[in-house]
Amino acid sequence: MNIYYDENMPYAVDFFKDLGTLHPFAGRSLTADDIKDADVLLVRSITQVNQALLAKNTCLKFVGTATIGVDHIDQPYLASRNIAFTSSPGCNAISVAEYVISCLVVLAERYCLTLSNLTVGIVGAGNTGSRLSEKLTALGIKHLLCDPLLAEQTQDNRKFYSLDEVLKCDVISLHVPKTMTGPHATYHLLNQLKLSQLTDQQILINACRGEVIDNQALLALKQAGMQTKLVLDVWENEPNILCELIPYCEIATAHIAGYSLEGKARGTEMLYQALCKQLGVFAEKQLKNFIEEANISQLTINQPFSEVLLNQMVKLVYDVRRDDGIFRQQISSYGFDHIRKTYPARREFSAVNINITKQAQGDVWHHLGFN
Ligand SMILES: NC(=O)c1ccc[n+]([C@@H]2O[C@H](COP(=O)([O-])OP(=O)(O)OC[C@H]3O[C@@H](n4cnc5c(N)ncnc54)[C@H](O)[C@@H]3O)[C@@H](O)[C@H]2O)c1
Ligand SMILES: O=C(O)[C@H](O)[C@H](O)COP(=O)(O)O
Repeated sequence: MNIYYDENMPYAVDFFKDLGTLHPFAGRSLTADDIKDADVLLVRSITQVNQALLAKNTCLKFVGTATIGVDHIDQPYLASRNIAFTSSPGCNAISVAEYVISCLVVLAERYCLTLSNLTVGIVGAGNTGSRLSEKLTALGIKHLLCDPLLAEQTQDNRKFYSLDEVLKCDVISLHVPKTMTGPHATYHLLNQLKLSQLTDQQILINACRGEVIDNQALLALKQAGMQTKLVLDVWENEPNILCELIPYCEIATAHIAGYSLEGKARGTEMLYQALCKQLGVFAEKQLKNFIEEANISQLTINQPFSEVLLNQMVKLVYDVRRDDGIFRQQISSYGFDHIRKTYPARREFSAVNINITKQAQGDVWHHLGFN
């Protein structure tokens, strides 16, 4: 069995080597000729899986993406050819939530803001929005959820707000899929009209898909003096992004919010489990047996919770300014994809085991995700 997999998929060899012959590929440049004899195709978000890519293959049985987003997959086409498909829901949701927390900590420090005074609007309350909501709850930060699709479901008894209500929050964090059609399509959800309602004091974070914000409209508003603080991890038309937007961002990164080692590796593990199920074999391998210990794996907390301590703890594990710095330094000479491919190690809060002394008390750290 020929298993083709994206070279940017950690632990792929460990997981899949016993299931077939492995063929790594560069996700952006994969062609129909390259995968003529693939039985299994394992991609990440930069590979468009559609009729054109599969035109020369007649043996493909399984496609998997080690990502949450599925907007790069033509699912109706796969179904029409009876090719099984699986994605990796929630695999890097914690990573994105921790990216947002790191951004909040950095911006609070930069602008002397008290985090507990802010209200955060979460647009999209699925896996990622929910992980963020849990962390904000742990920190006592008020937040409002907007998710018209979940609001319609009676089994979800959380309180939901309209987009217009959520767009009035001090911080707006976007966590919706890219959808082009339907009553709740997210393409340019934040268009010129919505963007122009934002005030100079607000913070707008996009770590879902670039196309959810009209980037040209955003640039025009910024050039006209808009002071809303911007955090952009995702951009329209990646990898050929609108670089003129970068200087207007407080934090700018190369679509790496979900790039913790755990987040990426969980995607690989989820594909392994799905492929084993498809093949009818027992999934005996587990990520916890491969993943290495973090550089900082033990910490003692010996003072009560404070926002100063939070700032130190979060930055110790993941300081988003590192990724912002790399992005600004490298984007013009190396390009977007290179920054993503050479992403330096990053771990989730859960990779750190904390020992909380008597004076420190409280389990906010565990609720925040530390082990
Ligand atoms: N930057 C990154 O590295 C990164 C990492 C992971 C995911 N993502 C992106 O983030 C998206 C969300 O991730 P997730 O794990 O929460 O997905 P999810 O499918 O679990 O949740 C998405 C939620 O958005 C809601 N939604 C859809 N349309 C909406 C609208 N118009 N308004 C408000 N809510 C709407 C859905 O009902 C759903 O609950 C993914 O589809 C992916 O594109 C980006
Ligand atoms: O949808 C996702 O899971 C994320 O956007 C993911 O982090 C994208 O990473 P890529 O597949 O482009 O490496």
